[in-house]
Amino acid sequence: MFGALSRRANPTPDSCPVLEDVMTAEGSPNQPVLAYLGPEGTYTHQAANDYFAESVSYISCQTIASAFHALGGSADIAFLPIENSTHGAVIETLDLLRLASSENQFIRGEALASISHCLVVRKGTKFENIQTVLSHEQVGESKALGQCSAFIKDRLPSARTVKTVSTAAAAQQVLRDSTSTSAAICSSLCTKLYPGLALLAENIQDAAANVTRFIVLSAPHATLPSPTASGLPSGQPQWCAMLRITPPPAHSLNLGDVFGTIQPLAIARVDRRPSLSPTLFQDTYFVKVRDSGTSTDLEWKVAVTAAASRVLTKIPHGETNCTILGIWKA
Ligand SMILES: O=C(O)C(=O)C[C@]1(C(=O)O)C=C[C@@H](O)C=C1
Repeated sequence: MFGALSRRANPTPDSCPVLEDVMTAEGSPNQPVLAYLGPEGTYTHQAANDYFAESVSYISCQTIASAFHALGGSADIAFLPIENSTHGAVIETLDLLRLASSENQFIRGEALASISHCLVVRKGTKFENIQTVLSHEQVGESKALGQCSAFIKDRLPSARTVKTVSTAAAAQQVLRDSTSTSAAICSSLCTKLYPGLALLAENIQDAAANVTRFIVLSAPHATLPSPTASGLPSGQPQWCAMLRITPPPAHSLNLGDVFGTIQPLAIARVDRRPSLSPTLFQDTYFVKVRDSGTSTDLEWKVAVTAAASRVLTKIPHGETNCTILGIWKA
């Protein structure tokens, strides 16, 4: 993994719609191009590398949104974090999924990766010098229940916390801090990728078991390389699907009726975000369903399509929207 992660090859593709956001590209020509939240050394980068290894080329994007929007332009695949076992949903990804067109941005797979956070400083910086802690908001934002909030509270109670777009972006910022008073919360890999950084503490996350789930998006019929390692529990893979449902506002219907129409498909998870409609308090639900039996590929597609059309026919018309946002095996 480290070999692939530290290598840089082909340049940024000219066709990239978010050219200014794309920082590096690595891999060989003619491979599918995968966009991820960069810079190099983010957990997303490592998880994507574990999943596809050297079978894709990698482009680093400055934000989760630019990785998502690269799909259908400079990238064939986007690899995005969607939920963390201690901090919950990755809101930015859910908000982008509200816009996903099932033509270009379809969920094709998922992966789990263990997250082990470290406190990283410029070489020579001591614990007592740290005045600012930088990281991704999932990790260290003191207002939110960040993944390391207990560590920050106990060990660096007077440090200011600053949100960065990613953990590796925090590492880069610390490297540039000539005052040597800042620290980043990121992976240990960043100290290998960015010489000049040193580890001050390891495994500083609140919960010993800290796992993030990632989704793999592409056009629905694009041929994707088989995953090398997904981090998912071994055993019989199950069919999954994601339905994006925007019913009328919850005060005018029983949500149980909406979810009831999906049965007999098993509901594995529901996330909710405000819909983008002008109707007040109309929400969009992301409903992950899974097969409780052993359907074939075709049987599962038929079952998911039937569930989506039941939502549309049984829930009051006009204001209801239901889209299949992905079908995959996990
Ligand atoms: O900042 C990174 O390193 C990321 O890959 C992003 C991200 C996230 O958005 O959840 C991914 C995994 C960890 O949970 C922390 C941060």
